[in-house]
Order: sequence, then structure tokens, then C-alpha cells
Amino acid sequence: MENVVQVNGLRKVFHENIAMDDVHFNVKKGEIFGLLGPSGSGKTTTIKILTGELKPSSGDIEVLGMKSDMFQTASFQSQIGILSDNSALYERLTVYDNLKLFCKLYSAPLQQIAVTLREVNMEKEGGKVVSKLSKGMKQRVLLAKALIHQPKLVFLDEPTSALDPGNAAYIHRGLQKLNEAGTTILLTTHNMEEATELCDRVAFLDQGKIQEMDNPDALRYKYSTHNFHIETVEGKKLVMINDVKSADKIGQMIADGQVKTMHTDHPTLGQIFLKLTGKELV
Ligand SMILES: Nc1ncnc2c1ncn2[C@@H]1O[C@H](COP(=O)(O)OP(=O)(O)OP(=O)(O)O)[C@@H](O)[C@H]1O
Repeated sequence: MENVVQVNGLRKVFHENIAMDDVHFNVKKGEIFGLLGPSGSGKTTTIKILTGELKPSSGDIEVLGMKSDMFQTASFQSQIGILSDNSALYERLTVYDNLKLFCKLYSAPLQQIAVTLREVNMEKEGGKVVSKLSKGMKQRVLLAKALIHQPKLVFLDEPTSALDPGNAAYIHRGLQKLNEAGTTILLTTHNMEEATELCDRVAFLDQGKIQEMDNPDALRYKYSTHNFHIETVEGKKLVMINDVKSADKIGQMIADGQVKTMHTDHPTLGQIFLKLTGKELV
């Protein structure tokens, strides 16, 4: 499958501080790819480099078939959407007028405003002045701004960090629909449930290096002990290792009607991250 992002040997040094060190990854066309890592691990720096806001210290980068010296061009910027900590709105204008300006900037049809407001659960708030919106509402308008010109590739830095669970779930569904319609998404998150639910692949970043990268379910399988966790009808909880002796015993327990629930051990992405780096994903 075609790669829309190719990163080879990326390094970024701020003064003496090595923020990214020999980072390699690709994002395939049509994927939702997640960069996971604790604060300071280099997620935002990666997005800023891939969107032309920062220059790499070294390494080969290609996004949508263009090298980093093209990232400032209108042709590149019109094909990507960005939600980052630098994204801003005109506070004194309404939500609708903000989006109208961005439509003009990208030559997008004005009908996209209603479509995009629906995607971010803000269809009733178009007439509100931005300065009067809550933090979560502003976050959703910023997301609308990133999507208004129907970009091929979207970079979302912590897209749901300011949202309540209801709106986060709504945005997740919206992003899944957008992705099903063909948009490639690269997002960063501290939220392992979000990553597990949304991402086709995730990369664990720690101290500017990728520590692990794969499909979330494949990672959970890889780092599973494969032990069986059983709850008996009497409420006893048992952990049994995955071998022939246990299988015989479990078979007998099932035949005797003693098993209430049974599942194999699958660690969360957060537990895997902790195991690999000794750090929580927060
Ligand atoms: N403009 C800058 N000047 C100097 N150092 C910077 C700059 N931007 C980032 N850094 C450093 O680079 C490292 C990675 O920062 P980055 O913002 O990419 O982390 P992050 O994973 O996005 O963190 P968070 O989850 O808190 O946003 C940190 O050590 C940070 O202090």
C-alpha cells in the first residue's frame, strides 16, 4: 500500500536537547496511525516537522510525495489538515464566519461549513461568537477548521484532550467515518482507549525514540502472558497458565458447570508501554 508519510532517520535537536532521535516510520494511505507517548516524548515535534512548522535537524521525510522543502507551499498545505496547539480562531467572529474565512483561504465550497459542523457535533452553534464558547467547543471548531477543505491527510495533536466523554465518542465516530471515506489520519494521544479504538497502528514514543510499533490488537497479543483468568460460579478468581494440564483442568471445570466467566490475559496499551519504558502513558 502507498505510503503518504515516510520518515527515515528523523532527528531534531533543540539547542542541546535531543527531541527526536533516529525515528523511522511510515503511514499508509487510508490508515489511522497513532503516536503515543507521555509528555515531552516528541509527539508534537513530530507533527510540527511533518507539517512544515519546524525543520528537522536531519533525516529524510516525505509527506504526500513531497520533500520537506515543499511543506510551506500552498499546494502542500491545501492537501493537509492540522489541529495543533498553535491552531487558532478569530475570537470575535462567529463559528460560521471563522469557517467561512477558512473556506475562502482553501477555496472550499461554503456548503462544507454545515457538513463539517455536523461532523464535530456543533451544527447548532454556528451563530455563536467564538469567545463565548467553552474550551471543548473551541476544540471542536478547531477540528472543523482542520477538516473544512476535505484534506487527504489530517494531523491531529491530542484531538479529544479537552472534550467530555460524550463529545469524545462523537468525534471518534466522526473520525472513523472520515477515514472510511478515504482520509488518512495521523494523531497523537495520551489516551490508550482512544488509540485502541481508533488506530490501525500505533507507535510508542519515549525520549524521542520509537520503542514499539504495530496494530493495537497485535501488540496486546504479543505482550500477553496468554494465561486464563477464570471466575467460578462460587465467585472464586483463578489464574491458570496456558498449558495442556490447565486445559484438561479447565475442560473438566466447564463440564462440571463451575465456570462463570473465562478470558485470556490481554494487557492494555498503557500496561505494555509501562512494561517497555517504566513510564505511565500520561
Ligand atoms: N521550541 C522548542 N524549543 C526547545 N525545546 C523544545 C521545543 N519544542 C519542544 N521541545 C522539547 O522537545 C521535547 C519533545 O517535546 P514535544 O512537545 O514534542 O513533546 P510531546 O510528546 O508533544 O509532549 P506533550 O504531550 O506534553 O505535548 C521536550 O523535551 C521539549 O521540551
